[in-house]
Amino acid sequence: MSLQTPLSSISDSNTSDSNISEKILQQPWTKEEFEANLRAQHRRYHHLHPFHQRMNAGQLNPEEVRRWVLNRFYYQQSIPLKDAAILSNCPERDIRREWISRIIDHDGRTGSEGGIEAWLKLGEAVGLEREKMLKGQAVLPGVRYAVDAYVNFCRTKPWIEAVASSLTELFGPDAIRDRLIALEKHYPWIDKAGFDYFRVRLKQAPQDASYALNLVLQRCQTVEMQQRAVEALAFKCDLLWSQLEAIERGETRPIIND
Ligand SMILES: O=C(O)c1cc(C(=O)O)c2c(n1)C(=O)C(=O)c1cc(C(=O)O)[nH]c1-2
Repeated sequence: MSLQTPLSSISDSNTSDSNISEKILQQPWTKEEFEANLRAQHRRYHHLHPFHQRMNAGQLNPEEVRRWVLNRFYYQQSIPLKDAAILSNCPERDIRREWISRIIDHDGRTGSEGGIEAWLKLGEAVGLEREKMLKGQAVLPGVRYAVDAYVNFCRTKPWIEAVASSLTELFGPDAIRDRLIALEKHYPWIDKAGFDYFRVRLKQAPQDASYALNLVLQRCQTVEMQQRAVEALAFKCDLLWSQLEAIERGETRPIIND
C-alpha cells in the first residue's frame, strides 16, 4: 500500500475552497492502513546502512568498532533526555506511569545499573576508556547534531508525535539480533560480556514498541495526525541514518592543540 497525500501538500496548499473541501473530505486511514504506513518506514531504517552491513559481515576494523561505540554512546545518553521531554509534555498520568520506565531502563537504579552503564561496559570491552566516553569530547559533530535534533524534536513537538518517533523500536530487535550474532562470530577480540546491552534490549524493545504503537494507533484519529506520525517516524529514521553517515566518515576536522 502506498502512502496517501503527503502532509506537506495539505499544509502548503493555499486556502482555495476546493483545497479546503479536499482536506475536510480526506478520510483517516483505517487502523490497518495506518499501521502498514508506519511499518513501511522500515525501508529507511539504519540496518540497511553500509556501515551496519559491513559490521554484520565482519569487515570493521577495531578502530571503526570503537568509533561506532563511542559515538553511539551519545545517542544512548540522550535517550533519557528525550523520554523526560515526552513526560514533561504529556498531561496524562496513566501514560506517564508507563513511559517513565524507559528512563529507569537506561539510567538504572542501585543494584540494576541500566542501559547507559551496560553501554559503558561495551565500550570497555572494545578498548575504550570510560572517562573518554563520559567526557564526550570526541563525539563527531554530525552525530551530535543528529542526536540533538531528536531530543529537540521530542521537546518541541506534540507528545504523541514524539511517541511515534520512538517507533523505530519496531524495527530494532531484528537489527540487534543480527548484530549480536555478527559481533560474537566475527569479532572474537571483544569480551562477550560487553554484549549484555543488546541482550537486555532484545527483551525491552518489543515491549516498548508494542505500547507505543498501540498508543499512536489509538490517539491519531485524523488523517493529519496519522500523517504527522508517519513523518515523525521517517524523521527518526533519517536521524539514525545521518548518525551512521557521520560515524562511517569519521574524524575529518583539523587537529587543534588547545
Ligand atoms: O542499536 C540499535 O540499532 C538501536 C536502535 C534504536 C532505534 O531504532 O531508535 C534504539 C536502540 N538501539 C536502543 O538501544 C534504544 O535504547 C533505543 C531507544 C529508542 C527510542 O527512540 O526511544 N530507540 C532505540
